[in-house]
Amino acid sequence: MNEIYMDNNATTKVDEAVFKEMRPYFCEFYGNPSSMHFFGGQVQKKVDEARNRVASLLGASPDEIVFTACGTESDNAAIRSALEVFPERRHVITTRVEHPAVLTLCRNLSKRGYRVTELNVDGEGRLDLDELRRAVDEDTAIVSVMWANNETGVVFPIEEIGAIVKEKGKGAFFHTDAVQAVGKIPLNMATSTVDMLSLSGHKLHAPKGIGVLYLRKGVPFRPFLVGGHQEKNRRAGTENTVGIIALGKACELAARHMDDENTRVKGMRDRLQRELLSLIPHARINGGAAERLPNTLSIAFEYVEGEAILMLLSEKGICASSGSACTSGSLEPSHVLRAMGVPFTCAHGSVRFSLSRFNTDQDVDAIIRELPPVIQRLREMSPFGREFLNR
Ligand SMILES: Cc1ncc(COP(=O)(O)O)c(C=O)c1O
Repeated sequence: MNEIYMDNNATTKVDEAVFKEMRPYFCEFYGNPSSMHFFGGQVQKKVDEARNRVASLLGASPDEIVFTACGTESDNAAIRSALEVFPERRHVITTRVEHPAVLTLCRNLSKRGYRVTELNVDGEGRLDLDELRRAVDEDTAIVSVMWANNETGVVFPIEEIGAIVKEKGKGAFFHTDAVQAVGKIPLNMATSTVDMLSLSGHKLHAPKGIGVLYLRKGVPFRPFLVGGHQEKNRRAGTENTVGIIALGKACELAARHMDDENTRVKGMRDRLQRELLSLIPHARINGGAAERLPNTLSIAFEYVEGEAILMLLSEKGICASSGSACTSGSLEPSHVLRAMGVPFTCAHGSVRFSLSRFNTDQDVDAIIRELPPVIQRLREMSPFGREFLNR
């Protein structure tokens, strides 16, 4: 079965050009970049090139790039560092819709006596900047707000948020989890208010297991992993050279293709959205009125179960994901949709399609063809759905 992969916010295909770039560094050029000999030196050169490529995509300087193992590590490193730099400050600000990489850490911190403010969002997933303005105080060590949401694609006004942190925060750090934003929308650290930023290779066609923490020059930092002197003492551990080289290439490709590819991807996403809304009654877009990533469509179908939709789509070779997480046998709607106040009957029937440059118009056609009968069938099977259809 030929798969139609529309789950790119979960992970992406490694681009063939990326794989080609990393491949020789497994068996041929496998030296350790820290070695004195030529064999390590040639890998070091390639790692330097990758660092330049990542920096260039972000509008950063190569010295500001710290390679990590994943987005989760970068998020943890940023927040933990801020708390060590400011041991007297006990307040952390984040949002209710963060990825667990940030939210779980913040909730653990609140159990350890930190004051954690989780900012609310409105029904479209947008932040209330006045709430942020009221929350930031001299006790705030760090504000961590994602650039774009993984479930809905809603993009937050990062520079406006950063300006508030800088104005009211008395030196508080500003971190953004940009795992879903990098490669999809242009970012420029040269003119940004961001102090620290996380990204993850596997969301932009590099392999899993490589991430970056962007660390603005001059921002004090306490490393999460200590040991050797790698990454200028900011992240110990022998470098994942193949991952770094791959990420460098992925960033170069993203920089080169961002404009044209994202216009094409957005065109496909918008057509999918338009057609599904016109073909399926009682469907709504989660975050539809907010600014969104060009590739993400989170759509709710009333009176159906998201997991059931996904299973039936999967039988037809279509890979998407739901907004629900299964907890202890009960299907809880996702924390993001709950924070947005999406009604229970919609939150349960939410499906996320996330596209990439590898999707085609035929993929979109297939979903437009297959999904409406799936929803119809599930509504007919469900007692709530039947009642609703008979209304
Ligand atoms: C917004 C966001 N932050 C962090 C992560 C975690 O990244 P990683 O899988 O590289 O740890 C993800 C991955 O889904 C994400 O979407």
